[in-house]
Amino acid sequence: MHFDLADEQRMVQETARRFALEEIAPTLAEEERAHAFKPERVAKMGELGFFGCALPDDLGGNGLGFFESVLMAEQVAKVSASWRLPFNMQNLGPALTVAKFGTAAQKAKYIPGWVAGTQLGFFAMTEPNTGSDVASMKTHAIDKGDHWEVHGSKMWISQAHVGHAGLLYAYTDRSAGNRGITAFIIEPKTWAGVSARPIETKLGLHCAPTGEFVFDGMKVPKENVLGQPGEGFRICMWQLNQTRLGCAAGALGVAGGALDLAIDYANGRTQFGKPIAQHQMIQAQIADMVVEHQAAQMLVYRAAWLKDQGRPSQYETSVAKLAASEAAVHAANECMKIFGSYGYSTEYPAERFYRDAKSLQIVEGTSNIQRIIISGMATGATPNRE
Ligand SMILES: CC(C)(COP(=O)(O)OP(=O)(O)OC[C@H]1O[C@@H](n2cnc3c(N)ncnc32)[C@H](O)[C@@H]1OP(=O)(O)O)[C@@H](O)C(=O)NCCC(=O)NCCSC(=O)CCS(=O)O
Repeated sequence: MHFDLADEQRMVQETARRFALEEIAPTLAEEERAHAFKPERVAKMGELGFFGCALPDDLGGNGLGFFESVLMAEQVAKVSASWRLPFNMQNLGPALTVAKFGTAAQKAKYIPGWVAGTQLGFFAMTEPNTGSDVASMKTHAIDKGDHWEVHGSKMWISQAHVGHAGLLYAYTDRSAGNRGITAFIIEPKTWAGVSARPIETKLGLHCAPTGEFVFDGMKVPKENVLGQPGEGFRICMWQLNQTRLGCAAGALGVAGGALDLAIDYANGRTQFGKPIAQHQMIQAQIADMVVEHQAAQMLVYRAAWLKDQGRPSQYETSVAKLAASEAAVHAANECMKIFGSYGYSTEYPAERFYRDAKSLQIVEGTSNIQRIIISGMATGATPNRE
């Protein structure tokens, strides 16, 4: 075991760091206020190779793995948690899942656009009344012979209303329980029977578009079933195990960003005749943030490494997501406290880190869902899976 990054990994990390500082940071405050999303920036990220990780060469893979994807997502999230989302929506979610379960035709049709960042992706499982309990979804597809007809709705879907093509999970046979859920690849911008609209009431992640879908008889060609009918729940669980790593990397970035910000401020702000970094209580806050950030970093990197080895990683991914999300919220909270009144002001980034961090305890399996997965595997009740 060694803890050094290889030269190429340092280069990848530096590319993402520079991209975030040069292309996102300068206009971020203004874009946050306007809730602005820039699709051209996703394409730029695609051009830089951000979305080709963990894919075979013939499907647009760039020879890098999950580990490098984490390094990049972490650097981007240090500056903006919103702009970490495309790593999941373009690569770890739709592209990887179609690469694993798709037909040759599906791979050829959809993966290049997601990897290039020119076709915006998404994955739709959550509904107004279905969050943690995926199998309780109501959206269903009726077999019409030469196509499927979808009815229902999905909510809290990143890139829904801007998305070109993505994954949809729906029941095709309710009597079969979770074995009656099927995965589809859908194209909501061009197909009839589907509408999408933005959700503008989020606390944070203001530059990451979130929306909902309403399906009113959307026709899905038979060739757009991903995997086999009835395989959708397992595909969904597999997909979440990949995308949760992206969330964990994002959380790591937020924890690191909040820590750097807090240290910088504590060194520059003087009270009682000395920089507040020289006051013991501030030192204790910073020390706790450092420890939690470094522990989370090791856990996230380990989960990524296991995936690159093709080894089961669901256990380690949930451990990483839980630890990193909690570390991010704690770091952002401590950062706000160290900033004092300025931490409570929207003119400084501390409050944004906090608003964004809270999402990471919820998305792609709440912290409690991660605890269910971890305890199930720790006690031997469930096996660790890919
Ligand atoms: C709560 C859960 C963790 C577990 O639910 P269940 O208890 O219902 O399921 P299990 O018994 O564990 O498994 C059922 C079945 O699935 C197979 N499985 C499980 N994991 C995998 C895997 N990684 N790969 C393949 N197969 C897997 C398992 O073997 C069982 O099969 P058999 O019966 O043995 O054949 C789960 O429901 C859960 O994770 N819930 C949380 C859902 C969640 O994260 N929702 C958020 C979605 S993200 C979102 O909506 C917004 C994101 S965005 O930004 O757009």
